[in-house]
Amino acid sequence: MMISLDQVGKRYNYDWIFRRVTLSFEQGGRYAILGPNGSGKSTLLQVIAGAIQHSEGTITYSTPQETIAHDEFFNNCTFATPYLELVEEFTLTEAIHFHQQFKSFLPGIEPGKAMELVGLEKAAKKQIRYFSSGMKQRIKLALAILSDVPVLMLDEPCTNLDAAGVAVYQQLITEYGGNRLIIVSSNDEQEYFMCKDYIHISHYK
Ligand SMILES: Nc1ncnc2c1ncn2[C@@H]1O[C@H](COP(=O)(O)OP(=O)(O)OP(=O)(O)O)[C@@H](O)[C@H]1O
Repeated sequence: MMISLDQVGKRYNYDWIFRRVTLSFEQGGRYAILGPNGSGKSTLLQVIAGAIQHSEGTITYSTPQETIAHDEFFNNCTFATPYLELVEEFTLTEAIHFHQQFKSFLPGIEPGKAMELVGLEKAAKKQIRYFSSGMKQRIKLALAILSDVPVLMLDEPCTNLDAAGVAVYQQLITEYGGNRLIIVSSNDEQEYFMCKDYIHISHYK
């Protein structure tokens, strides 16, 4: 999967959040979107994912064989963000089964294994509403990183994680990142430890 942005901009009312973003994201690449609070990192990540509409410019999704339609791209991508909520009424087991109706896990990953990888195997039957914020973040990371899709979008992936949680995140990326395209929006080096390409949002003001 390759994602190309050509002169892309986003504005809210009269405020341009960023303009003239021309970038290519390639299969297997690791990209970090960097900048201070409120600079537009999350907005750019959501624009790249097609989750919010850009105001100008063109975004193209493609594989070596074909161009992917915008309304098909979400099938190729998972998103982990602090602002997307889990369904609180589900148990962890139900949350995983629900997710798998839309995105299956990587080969060899069963629900039990996914829980174990993020240290939540003892919480399989607990309702999400009783999970701590760090436990919820571990679930979001497992659902995103272990899904069998070519593109991972991670917005502040270590939000609410303790040191052990950060180690779990880094282990998941290292072990299961594979040849996928990963884009991280972050202020924290621990979150973008694997990235070689840095996009400074301040360059696009
Ligand atoms: N729906 C919206 N309507 C109006 N302004 C918005 C909207 N969403 C975001 N903004 C504004 O866009 C700017 C960029 O926000 P964004 O959340 O992308 O920043 P960020 O760099 O991810 O910040 P942080 O590091 O704090 O998460 C902010 O000024 C924010 O107030």
